[in-house]
Amino acid sequence: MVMTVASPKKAVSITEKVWKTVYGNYGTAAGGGSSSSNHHHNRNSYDSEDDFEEEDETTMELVQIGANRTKHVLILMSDTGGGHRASAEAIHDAFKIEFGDEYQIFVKDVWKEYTGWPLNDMENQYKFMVKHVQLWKVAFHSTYPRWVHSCYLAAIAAYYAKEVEAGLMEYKPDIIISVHPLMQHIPLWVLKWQGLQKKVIFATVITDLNSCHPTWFHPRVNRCYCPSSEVAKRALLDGLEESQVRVFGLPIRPSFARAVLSKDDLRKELEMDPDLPAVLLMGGGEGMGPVKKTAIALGESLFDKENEKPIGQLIVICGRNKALVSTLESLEWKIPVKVRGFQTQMEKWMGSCDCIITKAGPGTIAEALIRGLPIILNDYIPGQEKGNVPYVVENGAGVFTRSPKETARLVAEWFSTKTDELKSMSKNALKLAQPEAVFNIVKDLHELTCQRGPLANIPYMLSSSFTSLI
Ligand SMILES: CCCCC/C=C\C/C=C\CCCCCCCC(=O)OC[C@H](CO[C@@H]1O[C@H](CO)[C@H](O)[C@H](O)[C@H]1O)OC(=O)CCCCCCC/C=C\C/C=C\CCCCC
Ligand SMILES: O=c1ccn([C@@H]2O[C@H](COP(=O)(O)OP(=O)(O)O)[C@@H](O)[C@H]2O)c(=O)[nH]1
Repeated sequence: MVMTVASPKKAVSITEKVWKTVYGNYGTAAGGGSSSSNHHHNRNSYDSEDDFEEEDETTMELVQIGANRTKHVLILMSDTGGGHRASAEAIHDAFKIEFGDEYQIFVKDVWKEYTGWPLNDMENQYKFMVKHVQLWKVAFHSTYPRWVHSCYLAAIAAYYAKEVEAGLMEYKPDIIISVHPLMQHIPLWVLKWQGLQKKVIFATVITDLNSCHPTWFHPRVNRCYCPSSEVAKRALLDGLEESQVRVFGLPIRPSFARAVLSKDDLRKELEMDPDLPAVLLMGGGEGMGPVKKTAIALGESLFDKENEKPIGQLIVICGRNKALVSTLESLEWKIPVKVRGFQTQMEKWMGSCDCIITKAGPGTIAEALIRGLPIILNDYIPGQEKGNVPYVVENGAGVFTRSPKETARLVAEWFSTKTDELKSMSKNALKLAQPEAVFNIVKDLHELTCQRGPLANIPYMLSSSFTSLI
């Protein structure tokens, strides 16, 4: 069906009337809440955002209802750790690969861009809390009961509702995807206030493999994508229906899943030793955990004192931890060592190594499994990362030890006397890998979009008003 919407003047005045019934007198769709306009200049600050084309509300446009117009996908994330952004980028890339220009995708930290303190500084507060690990433990566990976290989030909503509303509405999303535990409640309230629940698909993509916080589970989502059956069980226990839950795996950037990488070529490209086995040492996006002590211990254990030659090489990726980069660069090494800050092509570093040492970050674990890397977990953040340890260890894909010396001893054995153990762990890792997860997620969302009734194709400004009147 193709429908033409009225002449400009008439359309604007009708829209304004309907608009007032939704917003009262405080603003328009594009302008949003009173303070939103202050934030508009920020909206291009994210690298992964597509070009945003402002719609000119005053020019007459032919709106084709039911025709294949570009759909907008808004992905909500926050840089608390590196995993949420990595998953958001994975979904972005998979949409592009599968559906090209059918979808326009925006990756946004709505808190940072549209709210004020303390929400716009979550990254630093989170960093502070996980450094003082007891503080994080208390915050994580004390906010477990639904009434506790709902009260906190309702308080935030009362304070910043209009700003968040403006932030969400600016992108006129057809689909909202949250990849963060604190981005269900408020966006869903906003959709409810706007009467947009029937038009906009809301999906949660959980990025924790096991012991996740209950803020991930919201009964009003259209889909809740769980990375493992353990998480799906928790979702069902927490009140979600089976029809809402799908288990595809944790979304990993397609460059991991689709690229065909030869280890020899990668080593050449990365200027690594072509023959020595390599261990990759990292600590998530922030370079957390006992990275320095472990690097020093490996420097010793991977050096054969009798023959005075190295038995392995070490790659240390420090993420955003610049202090760690300079400390490690200032040390002298007896084995080949490469120290790097934040890397954008992790698939290459993982593809060139033979095993990995990391804290129990779900993103790094899922990526390492795809590359078939045996994993030594040397730390975990209490709460959400605790359950990742048994996930890896009980499936035979790695081991857990907090001791840097023990870690270094294990790697030296894997590279000398216990190469079979390394091989069998690598096989187990590959069995757990789910490289297709991100594609299954976007395909399922696409199907869901296609199943939506005609309401989904009504122009955004009108449909929010119509549905709120239904
Ligand atoms: C009686 C004592 C009360 C103590 C609590 C006091 C105040 C609340 C303060 C903080 C709330 C803590 C939130 C707890 C829920 C967190 C849910 C969760 O799983 O969060 C994890 C994410 C980080 O993502 C994870 O990163 C990992 C790696 O680093 C890994 O990748 C994993 O996969 C990821 O899931 O944590 C956050 O994003 C939390 C940020 C918290 C920042 C504090 C901001 C303080 C601002 C406002 C405080 C008010 C309310 C907060 C909302 C609380 C609702 C539960
Ligand atoms: O230099 C780096 C360091 C890390 N990462 C990515 O950051 C994510 C880290 O997520 P994880 O869940 O492991 O831990 P977090 O950083 O959230 O604590 C993974 O996708 C890593 O590949 C990256 O792209 N470049």
